[in-house]
Amino acid sequence: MALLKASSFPGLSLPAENRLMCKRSLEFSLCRSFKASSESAPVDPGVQVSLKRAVAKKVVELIKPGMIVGLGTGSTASLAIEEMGKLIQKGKLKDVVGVGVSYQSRVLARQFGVKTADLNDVNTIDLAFDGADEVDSSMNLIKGGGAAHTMAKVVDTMAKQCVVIVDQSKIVSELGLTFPVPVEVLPQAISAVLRKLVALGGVPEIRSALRKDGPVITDLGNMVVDVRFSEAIKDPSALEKEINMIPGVVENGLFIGVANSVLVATQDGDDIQVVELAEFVSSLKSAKEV
Ligand SMILES: O=C[C@H](O)[C@H](O)[C@H](O)COP(=O)(O)O
Repeated sequence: MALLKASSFPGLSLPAENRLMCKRSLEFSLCRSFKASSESAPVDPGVQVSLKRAVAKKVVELIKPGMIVGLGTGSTASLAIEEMGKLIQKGKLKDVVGVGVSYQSRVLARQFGVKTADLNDVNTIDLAFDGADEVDSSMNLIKGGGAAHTMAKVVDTMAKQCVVIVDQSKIVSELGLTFPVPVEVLPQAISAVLRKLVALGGVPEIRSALRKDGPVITDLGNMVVDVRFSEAIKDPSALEKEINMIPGVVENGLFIGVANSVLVATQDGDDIQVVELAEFVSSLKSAKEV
């Protein structure tokens, strides 16, 4: 499948410093297993599913009867929707309503027997759970691997409590080294936005669809540009704002100060545990000191 090259747009030649990054960028495949590298030990793909299931089971324990729940998207959040459905079916969780951040999460909710509401029909979200592509030790995130970060940001920031659920492969010391920043862009403005992203020092790549020629089109009808930077993101909060200031950008995948807590599923030998991010980070530090 031919990749959509940002450089085929008018006036978009990458400066030398950005160009250094091109090779890495073109090598970036949209395969979700790309996210494997992290600060902690690599996770075997078979074990990773068990870790995701463990953290999914843990987060649904926080849901109380009568809550309006933001349903995140991606493989980890999907498992949590499934676990939530199981509790509802068993009669252990009554009168909960889910607000999906994506088409996928809404469909899964219906499939697993979770009642859903439109975001515009609720005035609050009691608790939102969601996955992430990268998490730093300050609970800042990169999201958007599933191209749903715009609605995720609306729902997650609206929630009284936003709980991020990840396996240990997602924890990084600095954002942006392993995962690019996804940016949702109005198709009519794609060329102008690409030039601005290059001016910010990025190497943008339009996300290509799988099993369909052409770009990924989001649930909201827009395109997604994955932007790599030559170094780790030193000031994620400033970059989040700078990208969103570009006319034509709908939203970017930097989630700064959105998460209230992060649950991390970890593996220690045959043992799987779910811990808070702070505990996980301190155990990593101790392990490095040994
Ligand atoms: O847009 C997608 C979301 O940000 C996902 O939560 C993120 O990509 C993590 O997905 P997964 O749990 O499949 O790794």
